[in-house]
Amino acid sequence: MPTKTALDEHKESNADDAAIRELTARVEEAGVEFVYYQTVSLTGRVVGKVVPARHLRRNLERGVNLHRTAMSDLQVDRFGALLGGGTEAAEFTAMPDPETFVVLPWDTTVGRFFCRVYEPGHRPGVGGRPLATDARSNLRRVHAAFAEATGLRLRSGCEPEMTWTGPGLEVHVKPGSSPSYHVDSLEVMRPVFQRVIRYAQALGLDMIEGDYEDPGQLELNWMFDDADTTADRLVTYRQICRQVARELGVTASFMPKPKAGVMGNGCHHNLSLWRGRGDDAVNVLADPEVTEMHLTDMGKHAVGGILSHSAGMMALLGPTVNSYKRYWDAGQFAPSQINWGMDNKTCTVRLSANGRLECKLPDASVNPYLSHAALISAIKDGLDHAIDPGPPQSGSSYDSAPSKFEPLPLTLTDALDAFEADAVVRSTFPDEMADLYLALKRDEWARFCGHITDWEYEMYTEHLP
Ligand SMILES: NC(=O)CC[C@H](N)C(=O)O
Repeated sequence: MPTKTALDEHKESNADDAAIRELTARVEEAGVEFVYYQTVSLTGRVVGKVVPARHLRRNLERGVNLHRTAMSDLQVDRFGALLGGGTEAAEFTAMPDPETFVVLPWDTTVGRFFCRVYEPGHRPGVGGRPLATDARSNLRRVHAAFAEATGLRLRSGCEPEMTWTGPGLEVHVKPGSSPSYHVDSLEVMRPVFQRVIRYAQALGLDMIEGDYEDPGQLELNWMFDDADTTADRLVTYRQICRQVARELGVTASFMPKPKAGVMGNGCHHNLSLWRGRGDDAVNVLADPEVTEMHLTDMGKHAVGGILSHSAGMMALLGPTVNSYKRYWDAGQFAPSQINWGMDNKTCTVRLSANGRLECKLPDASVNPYLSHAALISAIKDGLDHAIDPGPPQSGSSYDSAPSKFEPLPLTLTDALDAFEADAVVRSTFPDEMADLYLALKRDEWARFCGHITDWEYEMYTEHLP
């Protein structure tokens, strides 16, 4: 896991001359005139700048200045105090990752890079200080340290669900019935999925399948990959959906639980651990000789790690006040207990295929750089200490006895307390990042608590309950 020293000594060169020449040629060939330099703030906002493409060489070598407020999720809390710092003038440096360059399929005059963010005046190289609150760079460091310690890399496939609303997207649901998996429901969504899949493919996501779940709810999946890459792709996917929504004049929502009584928008992470690279890599969670559902001992320890730290990770996997509503509405296939099971959709970890752990806690509002970093630290703890996950849950978790693990935190504030108390999960992040995250999220909780909801008004305006 990264230490202060690892941060100080972070050494990485940016684009070399060959990469610059190759990118310049691509930009010219595609007719790109403008380039977005983007990254993701701690709360998951995509932030960045646009620069005319003729400055590409300078931007690749020297980066782009990014105002402090962009990265610090600057907000004023309910007492008027500034959260997230950021009043000083000096700007951060956003260094583009050359391999992340793409041309936007909806307007090929625009290209895009993901960036790593550095402290003002710093750049990759000896002594170049990465910004401590840059979650994207942190995941890369955490993953690299894990790979160095174990010889393994985490691969992940994210399954974001989302709710589309707007003119033309209504489906007629008979009372007591469900529109799930109906091809008629998919037909209503055709203008949406056609554009999303086409754009996603053009942006390098290998789209594999999709379905219609609850009213307005669509899930479109793409092929799993190295966790760093999958995290970038989830961010890209959400950008694509927002673009499609703008084009069609509808709303694309990744809100975890837009409505009670229907399923929430989960973003299950399907995890596997690989030794080696490329086609020769082997998933150490699966035994190639066994065909029925099983897990290797390493796999069981990885599950043990995830379950022992589920409560501590929860504030990162379910990052909003609304995230927890997914868990209160039992029976909607969101887990209700910290347990695991063979192909059991009611568990926190479902063995979804041999050697593939589906962590069902994350929802569609997740910051994937935080969730994957936390999961790596939990898995490492499980492997280091051979944590036993106990027997798999058989049958529904909704009506069974509590599991041996801590209960799931059921509100954001409980989850923040559990995160603060979990030294393993917390130490995955530089202190500055963990502290800022806690401050931002505690303030989000306080603002929610100060708000009078419709439910309260209906309950208490005339009568007592
Ligand atoms: N297909 C499913 O497993 C549904 C998952 C559910 N929508 C969730 O909130 O996690």
